[in-house]
Amino acid sequence: VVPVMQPVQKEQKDLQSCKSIISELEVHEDAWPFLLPVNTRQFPTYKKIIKKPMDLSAIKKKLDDNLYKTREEYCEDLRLMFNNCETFNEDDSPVGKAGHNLRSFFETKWNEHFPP
Ligand SMILES: Cc1ncccc1N[C@@H](C)c1ccc2c(c1)OCCCO2
Repeated sequence: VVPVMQPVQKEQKDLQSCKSIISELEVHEDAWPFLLPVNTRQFPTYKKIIKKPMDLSAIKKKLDDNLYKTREEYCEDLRLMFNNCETFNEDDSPVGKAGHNLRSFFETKWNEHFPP
């Protein structure tokens, strides 16, 4: 009989996986554009174009502050970050390419931890 995990253990496992994944993203060579919030003095149009800014430090803090109710909410914030990148940056720009590479790395890790 396949043991059914209690909801508490399932959430703990999910939290461990989400922490593990973001730790791997943070040290990825293509993470550099995403480590901190985009500096809106450096990019004055950013706040107007991107309605919901998101970056790895913000996601890590939400994770540590237990602000994600589900792994899906966490995944949504990562996809928001990558979509913001595609909105603001050309695909063939250094930041655009880093975004595509890091997104691909994330989605692979996501499927490893949570097979569809
Ligand atoms: C993810 C993202 N999207 C849109 C704009 C910026 C960013 N990331 C920031 C951290 C960044 C990326 C490239 C940069 C940069 C800063 O410093 C100014 C010099 C050029 O290089």
